[in-house]
Amino acid sequence: MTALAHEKQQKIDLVNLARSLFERGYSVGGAGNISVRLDNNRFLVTPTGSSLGRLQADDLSVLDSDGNLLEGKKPSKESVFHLAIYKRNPACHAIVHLHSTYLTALSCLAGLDTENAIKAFTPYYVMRVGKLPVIPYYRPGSPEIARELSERALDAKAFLLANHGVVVCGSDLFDAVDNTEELEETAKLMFLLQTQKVRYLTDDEVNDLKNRGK
Ligand SMILES: O=C(CO)COP(=O)(O)O
Repeated sequence: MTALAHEKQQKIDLVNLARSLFERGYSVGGAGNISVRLDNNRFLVTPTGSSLGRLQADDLSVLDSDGNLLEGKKPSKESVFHLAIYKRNPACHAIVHLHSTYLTALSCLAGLDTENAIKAFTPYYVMRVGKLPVIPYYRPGSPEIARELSERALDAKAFLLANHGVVVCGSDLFDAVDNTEELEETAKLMFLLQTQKVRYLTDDEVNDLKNRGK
């Protein structure tokens, strides 16, 4: 595949994956952004203010590694942290940032273990993500998020941004999206497991139902 054809395919994949995330409720409104590393030190990033459900391939921003806009619309305000991670971690080829429900709820809890907000309890979480360090709260788009993520970019594949959302890396777009879905599902399970003590039906109550039939 030529570099141009490859780039076109990356744009199509990004638009399709973003729409799929949106349609399944992983993002709402204009929240979230996605990027992928292209050839020649260039990066594809979603435009600022755009819904992940309604991206157009031609609108996607193409940036150089210094953040200069080469093509497309004005990039995500979080492109600074996307580029900072790519610079620090050559194994990262795609990044998904979401304000997905369960991970964002988790990010708002006080007293999280900042080294790892989700302790392993399922094998796929371990295999896909492993751990989830927490980055302190900074205003969305602020350079401090980029600085913190750059410092920690080699420590983990995914990071929880306190009171904000999640940042997940992958070896390509599909891997980044799969990692994100696994992580969101793990956070959902975590909340379900934390459900207050269940009051089970007593044997008498169950038998009463059985004896009555339907
Ligand atoms: O998720 C977001 C901020 O964290 C959305 O910002 P952008 O619209 O600039 O990508």
